[in-house]
Amino acid sequence: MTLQRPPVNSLNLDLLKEMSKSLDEIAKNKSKAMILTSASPKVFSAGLDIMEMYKPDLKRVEEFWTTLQEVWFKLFGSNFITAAAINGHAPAGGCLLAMSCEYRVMTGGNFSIGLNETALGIVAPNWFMDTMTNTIPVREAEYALTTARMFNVEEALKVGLIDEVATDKDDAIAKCKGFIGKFDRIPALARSITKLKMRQAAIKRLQDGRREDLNEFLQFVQNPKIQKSLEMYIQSLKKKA
Ligand SMILES: CCCCC/C=C\C/C=C\C=C\CC(=O)SCCNC(=O)CCNC(=O)[C@H](O)C(C)(C)COP(=O)(O)OP(=O)(O)OC[C@H]1O[C@@H](n2cnc3c(N)ncnc32)[C@H](O)[C@@H]1OP(=O)(O)O
Repeated sequence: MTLQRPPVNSLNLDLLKEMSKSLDEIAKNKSKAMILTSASPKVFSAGLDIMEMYKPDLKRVEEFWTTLQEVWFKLFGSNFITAAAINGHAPAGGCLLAMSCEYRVMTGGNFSIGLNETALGIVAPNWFMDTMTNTIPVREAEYALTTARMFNVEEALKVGLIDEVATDKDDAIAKCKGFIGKFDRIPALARSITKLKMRQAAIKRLQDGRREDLNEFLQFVQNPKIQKSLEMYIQSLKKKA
């Protein structure tokens, strides 16, 4: 699955809906595995589209968050094997997508990956945190989340946020295929049940608290102080360009 929403693959409602549909198709056509990557030469995904949260239409922003939850359920909780070929920056929601896969290969270069929410004055939702603690040790996750740490490629490898470094996108995809090939001699049902048991606690936490999570998000986007911060953040991103 190749993310292709220039310039930075920010996750807006339309892209999330497309992803959700594609994940359904992959599950339905009984694919063995999926590799998630990006068509951009330098950004895997810039995370959530800030414009979806800025001065939002309430109905749309509710659908936006619900669709994000759905994409996470379908990706994190998939039966099929998932790997991410991270060929560029992966901040926040971009990191969430990569961590929701089972294996991550990142191309070397001046790219960064991490959950930077606290730097934006945002508390990452529990399921973002659960996805991180499913990937790297709890102590490292707490440190990274509280300090909004963006890891460079070497740091990400050292902490286990990524599994391998690749020279370029083709190499990243080849290495993801290498990971997928490891399952050729492992019974598929045993593999998928084991994966889902490992992920069950995080999945159940969001299933049980899904409405509450949505309400927290809706309160968050309707808070005038948050709106002001988003406005300043958007300006800072635009000034940079
Ligand atoms: C107690 C309960 C609390 C409950 C809380 C509930 C919920 C939490 C809520 C939200 C969770 C959010 C998670 C997120 O994912 S927020 C998004 C965070 N993402 C970022 O901060 C990344 C920002 N972008 C960048 O750092 C760079 O763009 C990047 C490194 C990805 C690429 O750099 P590059 O130099 O190539 O490109 P730019 O020139 O910076 O950008 C080009 C263009 O794109 C616009 N843009 C960038 N990122 C975003 C984005 N995330 N959304 C929308 N638009 C984006 C940028 O403004 C430029 O636009 P323009 O100038 O060309 O118009």
